[in-house]
Amino acid sequence: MNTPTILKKIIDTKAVEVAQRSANLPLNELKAQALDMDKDALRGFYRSMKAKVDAGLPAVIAEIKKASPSKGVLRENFIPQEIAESYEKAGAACLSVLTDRDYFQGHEDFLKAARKACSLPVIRKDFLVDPYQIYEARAINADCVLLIVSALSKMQLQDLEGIAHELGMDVLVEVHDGEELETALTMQTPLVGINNRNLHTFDLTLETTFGLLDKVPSDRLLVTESGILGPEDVAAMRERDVHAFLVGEAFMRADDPGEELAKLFF
Ligand SMILES: O=C(O)c1ccccc1NCC(=O)[C@H](O)[C@H](O)COP(=O)(O)O
Repeated sequence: MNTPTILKKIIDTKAVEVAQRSANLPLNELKAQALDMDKDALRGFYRSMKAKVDAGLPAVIAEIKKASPSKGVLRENFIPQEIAESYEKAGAACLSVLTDRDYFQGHEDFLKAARKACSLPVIRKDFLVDPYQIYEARAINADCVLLIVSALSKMQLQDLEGIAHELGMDVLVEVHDGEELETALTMQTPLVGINNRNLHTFDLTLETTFGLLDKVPSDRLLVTESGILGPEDVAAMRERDVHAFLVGEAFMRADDPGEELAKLFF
């Protein structure tokens, strides 16, 4: 029997998590909470990214993650509010906050606290496989959700994207190869992330973005995700006309995450 990959393990955990959470708070009650959120207060995740790119600036989604399955604990001094403030001051376009508890030591409260501490739009970074989690994302005030093509069927992608859009949230769809990209391009969202990390093996190479970027149509905003560690990585992307980035580890390991963002990008 094949050993389950980390992505498979995470997805299996999510099914259990959703069952437990919906036993505590039934879907219809959570849905009412999500629908009750003020749509006018949404911050426009895609809009913020696009504005930076249109202004000729790098559009940085700055991540708040305490730990990861591939690297363990990244940051001991972990105060989401302070990190959010420092990212905003440094010129980030958006925030990404890990809410997964079991593998990333994240929490929904981190998203709420980070969003409250700044004016940036925030993506709920988690492994979303069920409508319950999309309603939950809106109920905790997320402006955007991540949908990972390798974790979902085409039907699920369309269903979850439809719910997110109905609630007013944006969607970042994530791919790792050409076939997944083709699937992503059947969706409505203009925000397409290419993850340089293989979520089954943890292999990481920026060649993943370089190999796929020509297949991304000009009406989509390509975000390169993972493994951006130094100014040479940023320069290599910008030379190839990739101007949107999702960065976690490089910032989380720095004493001052915002200062590191400014150093890397501005
Ligand atoms: O980061 C991991 O180890 C990981 C493992 C399994 C699934 C997802 C994982 N990371 C999620 C991400 O995509 C990254 O947090 C994000 O792209 C930022 O990457 P980095 O700048 O390399 O921290």
